[in-house]
Amino acid sequence: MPEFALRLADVVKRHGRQPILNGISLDLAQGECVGLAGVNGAGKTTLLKCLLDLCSVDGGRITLFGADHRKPSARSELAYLPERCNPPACMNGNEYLRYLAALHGQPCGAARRAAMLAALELDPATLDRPVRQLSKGMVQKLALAGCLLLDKRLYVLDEPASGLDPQARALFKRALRHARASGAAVLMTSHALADIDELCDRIVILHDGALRFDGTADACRAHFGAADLEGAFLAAIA
Ligand SMILES: Nc1ncnc2c1ncn2[C@@H]1O[C@H](COP(=O)(O)OP(=O)(O)OP(=O)(O)O)[C@@H](O)[C@H]1O
Repeated sequence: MPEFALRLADVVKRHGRQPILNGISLDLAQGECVGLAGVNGAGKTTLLKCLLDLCSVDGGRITLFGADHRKPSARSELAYLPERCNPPACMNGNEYLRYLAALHGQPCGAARRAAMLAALELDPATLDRPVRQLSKGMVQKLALAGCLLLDKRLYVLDEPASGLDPQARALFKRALRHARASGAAVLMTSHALADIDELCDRIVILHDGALRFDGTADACRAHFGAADLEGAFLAAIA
């Protein structure tokens, strides 16, 4: 069993002539939770798209559980929540959850689904409504439930708490802790540094195409001589 769920070695990505990632190296051990932070446009989503092979890389190597990320089988242990998840508008919530499970060849067990819906306080009646009738936050909860219900060893979450109300954020954190308790690794992007501080083993700060910091939140505060993570983040990108 490979030690790392994910390894990026010297990854380079350009959009046209614009350099986005200039030789990024990053490891995610099995069972570890890493929070990726950076200003708007820093390249967080691009990094996730690279490892998902949704866009090509211009240099370096990415492995998932020891296998080249371009092999579809390498991604079979991975669940991805995109930044803007748009379930097909023609489906209702139940159909979407069943569809996702079927795509991944997994059972959509009623008991597990009921537990996840309860964990996110998603009213089962909501799932009978067409997705197009749901609010932004309800769609985000549905997308999160669909992603976390998949039984995977690696969850890649792009701003998972975006659009959630304070109660739903708390519930999301509980659901994520539950997924982690099963031994899964998590790579998540977030602009909420407090969430990274609370949920993640490490914070990784991406800026100007480079990693400005990779370590625990405590180490980040100490390294930049800051009282809080916000101060440390601002120092890291200065
Ligand atoms: N398909 C594309 N073609 C050209 N440039 C792109 C493309 N996708 C992203 N970019 C550029 O790459 C840079 C990084 O974008 P990316 O979406 O990865 O940033 P981000 O860190 O996720 O930002 P945010 O926090 O706003 O979501 C930006 O300058 C963006 O304009």
